Amino acid sequence: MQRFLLLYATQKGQAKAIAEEIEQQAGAHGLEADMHCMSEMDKYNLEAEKDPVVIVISTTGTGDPPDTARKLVKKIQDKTLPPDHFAHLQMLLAL
Ligand SMILES: Cc1cc2nc3c(=O)[nH]c(=O)nc-3n(C[C@H](O)[C@H](O)[C@H](O)COP(=O)(O)O)c2cc1C
Repeated sequence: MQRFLLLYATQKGQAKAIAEEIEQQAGAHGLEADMHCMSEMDKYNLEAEKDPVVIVISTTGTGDPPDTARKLVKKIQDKTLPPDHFAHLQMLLAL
């Protein structure tokens, strides 16, 4: 079964509901969604990820990421990382 990593970050639940719908639909199409809240950073490893990554994230506050996304957003925005640090990832971002 083709696996993909499905990450979501939500403030009020909508992004999680959408991720759960994607998980269900994927299962019905023979795909396995490995779904995690973005804050569960011990459960996934983007540096080592080989399968496609789907991210469902909502905008909150004044264009801010949800609280559960802050750690990963900070990590991605780390200017000390080489520009190609995440270049291996096949990503789809859903807002
Ligand atoms: C382009 C765009 C920008 C948005 N910006 C904000 C924002 O700055 N603050 C906010 O509270 N909601 C904003 N929203 C609305 C939330 O993203 C929307 O209510 C979303 O369903 C909340 O998701 P959640 O339940 O996963 O937190 C925006 C929506 C869109 C489409």
